[in-house]
Amino acid sequence: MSFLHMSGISKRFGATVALDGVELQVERGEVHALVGENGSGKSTLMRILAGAIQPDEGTMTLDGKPYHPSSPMDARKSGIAMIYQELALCPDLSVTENVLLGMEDTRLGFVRQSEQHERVRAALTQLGYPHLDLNAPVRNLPIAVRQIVEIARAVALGSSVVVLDEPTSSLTQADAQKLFEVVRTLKAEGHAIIYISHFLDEIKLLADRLTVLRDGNNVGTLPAAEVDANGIVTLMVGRTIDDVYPRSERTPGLPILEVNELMGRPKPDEATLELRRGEVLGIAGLNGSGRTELLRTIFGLEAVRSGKVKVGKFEGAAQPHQRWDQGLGMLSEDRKEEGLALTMPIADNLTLTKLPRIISSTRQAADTAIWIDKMKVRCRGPEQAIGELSGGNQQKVAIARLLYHEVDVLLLDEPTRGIDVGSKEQIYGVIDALALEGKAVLMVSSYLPELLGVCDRIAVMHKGRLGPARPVNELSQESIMQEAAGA
Ligand SMILES: Nc1ncnc2c1ncn2[C@@H]1O[C@H](COP(=O)(O)OP(=O)(O)OP(=O)(O)O)[C@@H](O)[C@H]1O
Repeated sequence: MSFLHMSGISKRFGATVALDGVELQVERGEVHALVGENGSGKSTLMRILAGAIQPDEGTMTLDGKPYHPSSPMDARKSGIAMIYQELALCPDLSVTENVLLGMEDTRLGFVRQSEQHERVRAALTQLGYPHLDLNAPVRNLPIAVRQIVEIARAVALGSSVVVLDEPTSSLTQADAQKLFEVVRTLKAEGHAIIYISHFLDEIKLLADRLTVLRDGNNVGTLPAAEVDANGIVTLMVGRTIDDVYPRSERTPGLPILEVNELMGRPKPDEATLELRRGEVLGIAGLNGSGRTELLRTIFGLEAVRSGKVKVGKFEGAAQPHQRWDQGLGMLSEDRKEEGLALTMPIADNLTLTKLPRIISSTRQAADTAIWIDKMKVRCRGPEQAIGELSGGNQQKVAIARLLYHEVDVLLLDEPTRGIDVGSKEQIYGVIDALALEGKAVLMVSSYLPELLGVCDRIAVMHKGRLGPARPVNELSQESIMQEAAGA
């Protein structure tokens, strides 16, 4: 009998069948990848495991005993640790306080501070981070280290099953490598690890076995060594994908966005770039290098300290709504905070900023249906609240909104974060088509194969300064990483 066994798990949300009799078996000392297209049911299955929602049907056993958690707390006590993309740490508390959060009353009773530190230090040492400042507020730590703190919490709690939900989507390559080491350590120590990722190369690298979900069904569980990335894609989407990065022959036209010695508050310190019609320009760089701030300053979301932004014939600083009017649109990295209104229907989210040009509700529904189809958004229809969609499908609506507004220049911040391979291919196709139409794209991404595959030129940001844009055929992942690290 498997250490964790989820059997015949079904779950409906109204008319949506999210899971339809799913089987998942995970062993101790195993990294088990869970893959599937956006909306295939991965998060729902994990929320059931974590006690956040109850299945309509099915049973679970953990270590040979029946397991049916009534709440997330109950699941945690049973040894299930969830590490979500949006980390669940308290930013103002210290590392120690975060690791021990929720544990004092349940396991330790009254614990002296020195003992607490010891416990936390032991967990972090085990993970290869013996020197972390335990008193530092978590807010001051980079995202990669915060994630380690959260994993340390799982270790300190004695969790046997650790679920990592797209853990590398906000990490640089170097930080991802460190995380892989941590995952290997957890595995060596006998944890059962469930690893959700849209990056198939990671899965090939880390996983012992993988389970593929499609439309709420388990379409296969197999050893990772027995299947290559193309094989995984075929299982996921039911077809092969030959060329993920379509790129037509492009001829850049006139400049449409000119940025001159731009300084923002607090970043960038200096950025100069020229984007032409029909061109896709990529911005690479480490987290915190100022890439997002660059886009935000261009778009008018952050103040300009000095320098110039020229959009077409418009010169000078402007507010975001003026930028929209000038034909500049932005896809925010943080779709939940500033991209989408989660309680509102897809239709309103898609068409919202097109106001004040009022459109009829019939037209709105028809337009929305077109985009749902174009972007293959998995939903019940234009009226469904966006908060009910899977993460990847929400991102697709955010992109569709930008396209719907027919802007000339698109500023895209991590456009494919959390998006499955099939949908990524679609989005790359859309970017290519936009460039062919004479629109221009400025795109920030941490995923270098994507930048190299999609862009015409790439510029690297290092500590707030933007380097020169170079044609992609003069660049490689290694050369970009060196420049990003300031080597
Ligand atoms: N609270 C909810 N209300 C209505 N439908 C829901 C709810 N939660 C999930 N769903 C639906 O269940 C299906 C499965 O979604 P789920 O979030 O599990 O997918 P996923 O595989 O995790 O996708 P992604 O890769 O995009 O994160 C989707 O069709 C989604 O719209």
